[in-house]
Amino acid sequence: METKRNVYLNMVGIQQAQDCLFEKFGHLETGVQTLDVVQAQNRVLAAPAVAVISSPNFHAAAMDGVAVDAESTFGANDEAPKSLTIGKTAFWVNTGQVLPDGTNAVIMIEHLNILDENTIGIEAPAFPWQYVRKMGEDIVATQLLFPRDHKINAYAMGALLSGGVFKVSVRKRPGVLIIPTGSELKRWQDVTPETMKPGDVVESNATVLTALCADHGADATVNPMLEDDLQTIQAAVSDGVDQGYDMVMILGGSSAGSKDYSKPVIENLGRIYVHGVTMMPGKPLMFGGIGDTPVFGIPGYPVSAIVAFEMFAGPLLLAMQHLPPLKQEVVAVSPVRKVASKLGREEFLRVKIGAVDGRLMSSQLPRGAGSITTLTEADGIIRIPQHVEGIEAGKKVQAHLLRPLDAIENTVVITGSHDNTLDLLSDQIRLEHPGMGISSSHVGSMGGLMTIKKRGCHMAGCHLLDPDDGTYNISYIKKYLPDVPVRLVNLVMRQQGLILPKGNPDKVKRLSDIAEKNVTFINRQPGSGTRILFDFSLKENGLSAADVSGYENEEYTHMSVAVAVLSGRAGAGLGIKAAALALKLDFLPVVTESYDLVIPEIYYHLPKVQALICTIQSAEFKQRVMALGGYGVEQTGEELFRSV
Ligand SMILES: Nc1nc2c(c(=O)[nH]1)N[C@H]1C(S)=C(S)[C@@H](COP(=O)(O)OP(=O)(O)OC[C@H]3O[C@@H](n4cnc5c(N)ncnc54)[C@H](O)[C@@H]3O)O[C@H]1N2
Ligand code: MOO
Repeated sequence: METKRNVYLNMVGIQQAQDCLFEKFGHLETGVQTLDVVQAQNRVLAAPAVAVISSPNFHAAAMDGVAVDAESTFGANDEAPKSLTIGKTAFWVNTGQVLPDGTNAVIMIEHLNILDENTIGIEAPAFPWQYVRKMGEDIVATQLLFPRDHKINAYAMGALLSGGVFKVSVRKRPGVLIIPTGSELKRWQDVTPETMKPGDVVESNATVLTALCADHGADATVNPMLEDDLQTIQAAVSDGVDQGYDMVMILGGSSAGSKDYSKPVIENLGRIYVHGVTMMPGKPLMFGGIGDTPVFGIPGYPVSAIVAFEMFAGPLLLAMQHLPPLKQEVVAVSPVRKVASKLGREEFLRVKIGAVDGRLMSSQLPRGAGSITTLTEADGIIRIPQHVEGIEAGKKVQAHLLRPLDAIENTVVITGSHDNTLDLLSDQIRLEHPGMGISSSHVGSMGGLMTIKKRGCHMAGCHLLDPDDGTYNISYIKKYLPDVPVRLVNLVMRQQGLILPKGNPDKVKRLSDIAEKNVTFINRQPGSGTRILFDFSLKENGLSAADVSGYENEEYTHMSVAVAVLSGRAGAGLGIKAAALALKLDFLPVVTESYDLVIPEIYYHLPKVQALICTIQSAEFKQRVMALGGYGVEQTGEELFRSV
């Protein structure tokens, strides 16, 4: 029987929820175990580590040469050299060897005149203890090597072994039980792309959270996936608590759906402390306690699950082992465009960051919590406080970096129209110029030109048709970028046409058939070159927007237009042939157009931009483009126009 629908508890702020979590569970700490030092990387010392031997444990030669009593060398100079007798006043030593009794200095072999087998000459005195590593110079037995709570890194392992500490007492890694729930979930081992049915979802959160647990020093065990059933989930949670896991996480079922059981499970076995946090994503996060065990209800959407973990479960796992919080580099960035945000929720906005013109510029990625690529594509996260309604373009705000700054600085930022060859370019540039990368965001051709004007990108991908003379891009550059000297470099020629369902069921033969046969159309956003082309083509055919059903439905990329056709949401869309081919759809060519890069002169000579142009001009890139189908590379990499 299904339960009554859940009603959220009062939502609380992030800080309040964190305070509550630590008030209830902040006292928990994992037990102590003894480990060989060699096994103890990243562990936290539970007791101070004290050296039991000195290092070196004897006076050691620091150089290859002879060991001497320094006093016996005093007075030597180049006019009155001294000679020493091997075995009596001088003793051959190699670096690291014990200094023979009665000696206290080493003379380097380079400074010796070897007179015969038993005699050497020196032209300078040795100072006492020169080139000697004295006993205890590095570590003295009884010295404190590290206090408790020190995290053992690679260097520390070296110091411990050198100080004779071979075993250490460390905090145990917390054990976490992860219970994925949801009748729609499939194990990756059990599906293939062919066997996936609508409604099936590949389980991924357990893997992500297991890896995040490892990053936080914890060992996760993944319970077999459970159906949405109160009794089954409750039994698994109860068993986990009985088995002594330090933390239990129920994945999914945290919100208000009729099959969301995390809350009743925790309530039946213990107490809920928080359900609902004013953050986005991750809002329906909950946690409670069963006995002394913290139990989390982690929201099912992948990004929500990650945010919930990183804000709550992760910090608690670190604290249990006395590990310090993980630090992320924070930089000041300026959004290229105004960012809107909802009052009353702290938003974790995923952004791409580009180093353009000496500033770090951010452009926001889609906000969907179900979209893991909003995190994998992101260079950083801007946290927008709950009392802030949005961020003005150009205003400086803080972003937490997800990628090293130098990688961001080596990235060419391309904004504008979308084309599949940009993905290819992104891969090819890595091959030809390791360390370089491109980051492309899709705001349409006009959006690209406007971003150039605002100095928000290094180049813009454009395919803007001038209906008056059939040229591409040049008249728009003259009109919209009159004060910005730019170069126009061709990336590809490409076929644009109608993307149609496989087999062309509506028998569309020409563009006007869309209106005549009342085929539902999927459009592109205003300002995109494809939208301009479509409007132009309609006019050429004596048609208007009102004649096209679905004209108002918009997508942002060629691939999403193709997906709309594939899924049956639309019967036709205008887009590039490569997108139709990629999804095995039919394609009716309309025009061949020039897809070009508009590159401001001030960036053209940057090494990273030059690296990109070299890559575009390479034979391998052109071959890969041709293999996609629907493209021409006759002018690829050529400068078509310069407004200098
Ligand atoms: N009426 C309301 N509905 C929802 C609300 C709300 O306030 N009122 N909140 C939304 C928010 S915000 C979130 S976040 C989600 C959280 O949902 P649940 O925790 O209940 O998770 P599910 O419904 O089970 O799944 C959501 C989504 O994620 C997929 N999923 C779940 N587990 C996994 C997994 N282990 N690996 C991969 N993907 C997983 C699942 O298939 C669903 O697509 O609720 C909103 N609803
Ligand atoms: O928190 Mo839901 O957290 O917006 O996806």
